[in-house]
Amino acid sequence: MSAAVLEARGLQKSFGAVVAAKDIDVSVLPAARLSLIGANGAGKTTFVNMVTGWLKPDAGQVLLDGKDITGLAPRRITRAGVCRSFQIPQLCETMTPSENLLVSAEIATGGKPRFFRPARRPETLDGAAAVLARFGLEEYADQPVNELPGGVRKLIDIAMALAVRPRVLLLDEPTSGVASEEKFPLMDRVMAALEGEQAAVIFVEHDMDIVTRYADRVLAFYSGEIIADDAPGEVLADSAVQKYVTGTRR
Ligand SMILES: Nc1ncnc2c1ncn2[C@@H]1O[C@H](COP(=O)(O)OP(=O)(O)OP(=O)(O)O)[C@@H](O)[C@H]1O
Repeated sequence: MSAAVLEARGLQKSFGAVVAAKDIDVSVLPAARLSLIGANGAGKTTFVNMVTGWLKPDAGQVLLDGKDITGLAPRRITRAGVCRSFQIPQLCETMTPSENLLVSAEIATGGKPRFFRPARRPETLDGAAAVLARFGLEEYADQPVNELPGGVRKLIDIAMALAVRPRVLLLDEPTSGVASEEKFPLMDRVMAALEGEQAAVIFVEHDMDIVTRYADRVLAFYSGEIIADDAPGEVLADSAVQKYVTGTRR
């Protein structure tokens, strides 16, 4: 069996009386396509935030390739190889996709991200252009981000995370706020861009059609716990998941 790229061991997090993570254990293999599902408030984002350093767990460990990264600052975790996109894309609105990508590509090639001086190193420039091409975004390369449609902004946010060449890529609701007819094309582009990469992908998703089509494994969260962990078909057929997550059973 191959070694896990990411492991969460006994992660716990409470906010006052609310237990958002109750002893979470997860082991993720390289190149996994793992979806996190659960009703609002189930603990999915808390898990993502603990893995990416945005929240310090009260207890437990996060290991990347066996190394403890628990509680490191988000930028150090990014450099270590765990990157994320957000529910609402975090982009420099007045910059173009190319300029946004240059910041990520600079990090990927070991340089310092610079917002006010253009990147000049050839490997940075090539890296940014290559990532834009992989996502089929060349036509938008030179327009300010704030003039672009929602789906394209989502893709740029994900492209920025991928430009860092992560070992683990976490996508928080990649299709939220995207028109239903654009969801499949958006995910198709993301998965095509990831082809050939060994990055494990963990995505939070509320749309079960997307989960079924793009995940090879699903974790169902309920009240800070994982109540099912299996292939999509098995998880969606689980009676507790149907009761507490999908609402298809009373
Ligand atoms: N910073 C915070 N302060 C207080 N409570 C929080 C905080 N972050 C999360 N919570 C609470 O922890 C619980 C889990 O929240 P979390 O955001 O992880 O759920 P989620 O499954 O991601 O939900 P959603 O699908 O709505 O994004 C909820 O009860 C939420 O209100």
